[in-house]
Amino acid sequence: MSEEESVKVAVRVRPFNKRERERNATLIVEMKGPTTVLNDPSGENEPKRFTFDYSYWSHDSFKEEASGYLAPAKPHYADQNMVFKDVGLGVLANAWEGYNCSLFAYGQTGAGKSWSIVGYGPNKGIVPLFCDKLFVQIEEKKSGGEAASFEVEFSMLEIYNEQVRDLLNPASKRKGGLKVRQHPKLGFYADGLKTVAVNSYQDIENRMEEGTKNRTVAATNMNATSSRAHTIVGIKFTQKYQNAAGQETAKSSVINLVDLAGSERAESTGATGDRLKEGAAINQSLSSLGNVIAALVDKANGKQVRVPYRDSTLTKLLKNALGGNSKTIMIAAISPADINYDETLSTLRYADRAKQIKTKVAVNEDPTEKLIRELQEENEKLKKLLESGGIPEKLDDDDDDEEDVKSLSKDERERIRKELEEEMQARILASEQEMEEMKKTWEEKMQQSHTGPTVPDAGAARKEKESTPHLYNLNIDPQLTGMIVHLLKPGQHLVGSSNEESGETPSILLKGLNIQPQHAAFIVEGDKVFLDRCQSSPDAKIIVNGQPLTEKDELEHNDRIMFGANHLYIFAHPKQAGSQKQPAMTYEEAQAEINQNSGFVLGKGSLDDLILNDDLVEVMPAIEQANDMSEEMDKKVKFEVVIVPAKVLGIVGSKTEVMVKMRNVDLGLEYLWTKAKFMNRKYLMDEMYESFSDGEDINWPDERDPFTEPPDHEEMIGGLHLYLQSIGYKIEAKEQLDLTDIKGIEVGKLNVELWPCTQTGKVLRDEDAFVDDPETDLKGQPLAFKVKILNARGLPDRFTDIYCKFRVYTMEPFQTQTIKKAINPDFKFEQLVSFNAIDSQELDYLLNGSAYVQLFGKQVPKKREGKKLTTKQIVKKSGMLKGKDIGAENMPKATVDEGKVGYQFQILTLKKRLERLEKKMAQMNKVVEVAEKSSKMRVKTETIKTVLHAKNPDAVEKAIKTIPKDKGAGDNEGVNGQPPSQESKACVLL
Ligand SMILES: Nc1ncnc2c1ncn2[C@@H]1O[C@H](COP(=O)(O)OP(=O)(O)OP(=O)(O)O)[C@@H](O)[C@H]1O
Repeated sequence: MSEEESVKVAVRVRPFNKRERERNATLIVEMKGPTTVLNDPSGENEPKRFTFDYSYWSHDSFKEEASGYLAPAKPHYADQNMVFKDVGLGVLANAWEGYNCSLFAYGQTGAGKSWSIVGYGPNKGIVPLFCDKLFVQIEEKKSGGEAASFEVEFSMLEIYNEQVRDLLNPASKRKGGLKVRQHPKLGFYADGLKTVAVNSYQDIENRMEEGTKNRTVAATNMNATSSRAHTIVGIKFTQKYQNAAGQETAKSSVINLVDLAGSERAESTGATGDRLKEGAAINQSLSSLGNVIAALVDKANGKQVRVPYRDSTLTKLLKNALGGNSKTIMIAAISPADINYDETLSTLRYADRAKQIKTKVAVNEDPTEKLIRELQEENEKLKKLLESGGIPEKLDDDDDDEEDVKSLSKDERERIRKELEEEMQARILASEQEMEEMKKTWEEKMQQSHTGPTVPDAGAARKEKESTPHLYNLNIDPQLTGMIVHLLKPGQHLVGSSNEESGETPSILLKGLNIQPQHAAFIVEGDKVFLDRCQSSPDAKIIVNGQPLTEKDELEHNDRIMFGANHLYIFAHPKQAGSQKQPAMTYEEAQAEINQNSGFVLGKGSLDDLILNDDLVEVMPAIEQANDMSEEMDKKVKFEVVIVPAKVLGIVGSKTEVMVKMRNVDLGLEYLWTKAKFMNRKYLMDEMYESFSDGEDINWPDERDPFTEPPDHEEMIGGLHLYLQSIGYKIEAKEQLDLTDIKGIEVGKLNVELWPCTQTGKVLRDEDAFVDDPETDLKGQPLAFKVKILNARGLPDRFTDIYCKFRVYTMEPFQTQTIKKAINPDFKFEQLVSFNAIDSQELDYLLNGSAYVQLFGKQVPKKREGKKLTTKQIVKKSGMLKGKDIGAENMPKATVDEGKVGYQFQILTLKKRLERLEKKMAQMNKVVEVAEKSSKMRVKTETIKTVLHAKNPDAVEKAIKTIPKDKGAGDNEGVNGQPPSQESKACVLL
């Protein structure tokens, strides 16, 4: 018997984080009862309203207790207990009834998913509280004399890069991770996933800690970005008892607690527009989840649609949770800040969609015998199919996943047949294992789970730390900080990757980029702890408090230590802790310290500086790692940071940006990547490096290789600002201007001209066009001018297919023709630009603004000469030093001298204006001269106007000639003291 049930959705808003506070973020979320309101900080859109099953206000109105627990100061604050009472207890009740349950947290990185699901320190999240309560209730049942037996099994896995990693059994790591298979009775499962029997909360806590530690080690060794991983904690709760008929019956519930990867949208991760389609690769699981939800919503609304569970690892494993037999709850974690408006809106929309999904829930309660019989029958069927060697018409029992086997080619059918054969063998094995498990007694299961290496007792380890000097790790994900601890007891502790040759295994075993077999050594003498280099690795990278370690150094409490490219630790000395007032640094602070010592010293005052600092903290270590990977895998690529002022990019409204220059050191090609594009590429580089470390072939085709850019990729050669002030006075301008690249280095010259003209494009020569006072003479008038881009001179010779692009005001960009390979391309380009009736904003733009002109081209690879060198050798030869070569020289000091170009134009315009005014003065002098000669005291204003605004010299002459004949000037009237006549009012006394 199954019943339909809607997915329940909760939304939770967290306090401002440090980053948001520093940026003076404003609160844009309101909660009123079940309604959540999101206000658009730009005011452009109406506030968005959403209604969910639960709304949790955890933004403010709390007080921190001595234990660190955040408790309500006002009743509307939702603390961890409140969330657990609503959500966790509901899941628990369902588990007792024998329903499968799923709880997943969705939201952008740092929105508070882990806070709700796992929790931090004393603020325990749903998973620990759930597990704790489960065992409390089991004990209560047992002591109440319940005849049933209770079994709890625990598993923990991570999906990273579509691969499944067993967090309880990292040693099982195989190529490509655990395989996800589908079983007709058991559904999708990760083949070989370790499931352990647990019989106390402490047991689960230890396992969770072990799993998180394994996750941290793997993430650090592989430079993995943990926010891109999905973690699934699985708990299987089984109650066994005898039913009325005396049969042994199992009532079971599978509970999935899912902490999803950060939900950043493709646009904001820079995944759009890159040929590598990182968006698809990186968040394949998350975007598939979106598609599955959309399809399930359609289905709930009566549409016939296929639900694409098979498109990703995550959706396969969550199939039951989403569309099958499971009571499902989603927690949407959101930031309260205006700066995250887009992401928050997207999260709330996602949640809004999810609440429409309906699952079919049923109690899992059957006699064990029946379950075993069904599995046996299934196996018989599978064995028969295997013997027949054919492919079934349907690949599995699920209508949603039906594939059209008939339409496949012979080869494809053969491939599928082989895969199916393997799949069926695995299914048979899974059924057999499941049957075995069912037959096992609980005692046997417990014994099995507790053989092998003992799981460290998290509590005992914490105690030992309190009295022993130790190192603990820093990670960009606060959840993973402090997970790795190395105790430093008296004696010597070698740090390094394992060294098979010498047979010496370092006691602090590190893996990954740039870690030497013997990297460093800690020497503990009494209360003193020293760090030293190893003689065998003089080049090993060791940084202490931001500075390279040069000699044996005595460490102090809270010192920061970096080994290789990504192992960052804090040294803690409990005996010194009391005398230290400063708290230990965070990951961000320790990384900023390293950046500063690499030459990146940014101010701390402005908002822009803060954003730049944050970006650098994210990018710099990644660049260092990317360069190390490039050297190790010999990818012939070198990366460096560039700080690019927005003006140089020609993007209106944007700020200074951290970008990354990718240089192919072999072919002499350079590409500029946005930070987001680099970070996405970095994720793929890590994937490649992992394959490389596993000894796999990394000869990937270019379209998959994150270290390449296709040869036809366009790059900006240089740019300049073309000031339009002269046009505001209708004066022409002809100039040769400096073209500069993003670092402000001159890369050539551009010859440009600006010509005032009529709306039809007729050029207006100086004399007849000049405008003295643009405010009065141009406003409301039509205005047109021509931009001529004649040619560029002295460009770098690696470019071909060169063209110029520019944008005037808000118009669509204009583009010249493309010139094939040339260092001096002639564009001979002319563009008429016109305004119908100039308004104040347009006039302001003309008088003070500029058109940004950019030159683009494609790069031609350099011909390789002589011996082939490795990346390392080329980098060394070209003098790019390690560590400090990631772009400190690219601080915005050498950027384009905006002022220079601007003044050049202003001076030019001023000169011309002066010329025109002098000309007018000369004409007026002539008027005076003629009037004097003809003894005229007064000249008609009309004549003067004609002279001042004459369109050509002929008109001036003509007007002057009228002066002597000027009959109505009334020369003497004013002199006689008589009131001037009507006509004489329009005269000027000379
Ligand atoms: N309700 C809350 N109260 C107080 N602090 C919170 C709350 N939610 C989150 N935080 C803090 O915000 C930070 C980010 O939270 P958390 O690690 O839970 O985010 P996340 O969404 O899981 O991020 P990621 O995707 O990186 O795993 C943490 O330092 C955490 O302590």
